[in-house]
Amino acid sequence: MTMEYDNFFHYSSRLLMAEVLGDVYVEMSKLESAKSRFMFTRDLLHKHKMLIPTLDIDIEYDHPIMSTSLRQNGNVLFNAKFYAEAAKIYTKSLTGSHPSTEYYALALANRSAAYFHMGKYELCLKDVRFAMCSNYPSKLAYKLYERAGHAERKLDLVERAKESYAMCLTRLDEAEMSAENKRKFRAAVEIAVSECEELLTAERKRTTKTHRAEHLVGGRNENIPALSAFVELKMSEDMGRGVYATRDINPGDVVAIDEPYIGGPIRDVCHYNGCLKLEIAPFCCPKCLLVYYCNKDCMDKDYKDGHHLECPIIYFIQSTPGNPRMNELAMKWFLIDYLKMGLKKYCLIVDNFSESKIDPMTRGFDEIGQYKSDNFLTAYSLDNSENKMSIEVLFFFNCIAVDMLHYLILSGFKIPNLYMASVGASLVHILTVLDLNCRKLNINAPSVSFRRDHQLTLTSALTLYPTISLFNHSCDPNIKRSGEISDRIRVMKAIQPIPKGTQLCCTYGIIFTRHDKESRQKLCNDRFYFKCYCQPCIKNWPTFNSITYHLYALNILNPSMADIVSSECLKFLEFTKSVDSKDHCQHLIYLYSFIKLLYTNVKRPFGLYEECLEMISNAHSLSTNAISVCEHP
Ligand SMILES: C[S@@+](CC[C@H](N)C(=O)[O-])C[C@H]1O[C@@H](n2cnc3c(N)ncnc32)[C@H](O)[C@@H]1O
Repeated sequence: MTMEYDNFFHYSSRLLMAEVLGDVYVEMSKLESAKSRFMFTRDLLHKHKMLIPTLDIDIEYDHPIMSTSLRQNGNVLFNAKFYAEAAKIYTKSLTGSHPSTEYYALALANRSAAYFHMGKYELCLKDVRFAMCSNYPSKLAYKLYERAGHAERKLDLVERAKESYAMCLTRLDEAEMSAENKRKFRAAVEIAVSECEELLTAERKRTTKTHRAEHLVGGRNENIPALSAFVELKMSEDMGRGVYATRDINPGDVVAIDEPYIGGPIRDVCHYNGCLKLEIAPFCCPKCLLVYYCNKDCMDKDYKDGHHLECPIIYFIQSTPGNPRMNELAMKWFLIDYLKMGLKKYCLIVDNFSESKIDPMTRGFDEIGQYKSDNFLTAYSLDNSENKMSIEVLFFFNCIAVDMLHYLILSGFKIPNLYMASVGASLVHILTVLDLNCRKLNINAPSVSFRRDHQLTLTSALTLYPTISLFNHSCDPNIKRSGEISDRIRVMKAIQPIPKGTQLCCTYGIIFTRHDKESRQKLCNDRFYFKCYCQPCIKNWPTFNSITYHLYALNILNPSMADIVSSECLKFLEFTKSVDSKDHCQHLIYLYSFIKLLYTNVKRPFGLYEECLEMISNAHSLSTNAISVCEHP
């Protein structure tokens, strides 16, 4: 299974206790259609009273006085610099107060300060954001923005820090403090703003050469507009469909520019599918208090796009077992398309899809032969995990879909019996498409290094890119995410030379230099249900630590080039010693030429080739600014 599933035994343990689980699996495996499996699961959960009777949630909150006194105890610990202990007490205070109250917002704000002092800047920012969306006193808002700015600076999110400081200065007018203190405070924040500006100017100077408009190499592909004109879709026995070069492609060439069909925030991303802007989204849905937007317009648009149906049940969807965020995304996907098409048309389309036998090469193409990422059937017909998963996992997915539909019905969503099976089966299908294809959108924090240093990334959203999902995996990828157009548009660039006829592959998060063949095969099988047929796996390439670095052991393919290759390798060694880890974007041209030289003359794997590749990959990550995508879901 590709996602980590929480609470996998949520449904089966009850049936195990009733001693019927074995029979359930036997019965289920006899059912051939997705609709009959869904209805079988639904009847079963009804029969064993496993569906909740109402959507009422009865959370008992303690008295606010208790919450306040806990917060005050926390403050004592905070003032004594026992930050971790203080954070614990603030958490207790939080559980005792209702989320819409001032006590709650104050406890969050205090905890954010404790997290800041503990160096837990991401947690600090999360609390700041929630406090801003709760009932935090206006007169203190400047403090939160100042803290957000400091935390963002620590995380190298300088642009955002500057915005937070600017907000801090705006909100300072509401602060209750003496004019003298206000003047001093303003001066200190203004210094922070100008420091941010200096950093941003320096960063811009460093990256001007690489920050240019991104264009697909050779222009748009005629049939798959999100891909370059220099590629085509072809079938292979080992990997199914895949994308192949029809001309030589060079490192740095843009091969795909794709938009997500659907995206769901995890943190700091606007919830509206048409936006997904990465920032502290300060507008909170006033009803569910669970989703955030960057502005009121996005909130209104999202409400129309389906949030009005999702709002009463989102709390329950976020509590489903498995991967609640993926389940939430599946519900969002269904609601958007249900509202676009209406139930009848939606069911007709999904039924036709499941009954028809489509040629794998034309899957996802519309009636005029176009493969477009904003088309429902393109996304719906992506490779999915449904036929690959065990009966236990398939049953689990069906149970989740039953629960999701049940919540909708309890909230008043009308669904005639006639359409029940189609909608349920489509939800299972959507879940399995997401399971195999959706990717984590990550924020890099702190700054990316071009060395193999630890890179801390925070997952900000789950996204489904239909065209990028056509790329197969290789443990030695020749393309990678790079560059930026906006927070939701994703650019893929070549990182190695890709001669005509070669397949373009990204990595699903598994790289030969870091994992040996056995663990790579296991990861591919456990997470994605396939046996990996990439070159490093077929040829059993060693991991980074066992790769040769010695020039005398170099396996030169073209002996007449031996001297040139050796001297260029020595130059590269000098380069790696001298280059500033922040400046490597400027050196990409050199890295591209070195990798091209090695590609044509040296048999891999070879240490300097892999090092150069790593530097290119990391430079490409860096040019995506604060965002990077972890290829594996
Ligand atoms: C995201 S899809 C890629 C496109 C897919 N090949 C298609 O036909 O639509 C992932 C699926 O492609 C296949 N695949 C991708 N990389 C592979 C590899 N290295 N070896 C074998 N199969 C692979 C597996 O079936 C996997 O589940």
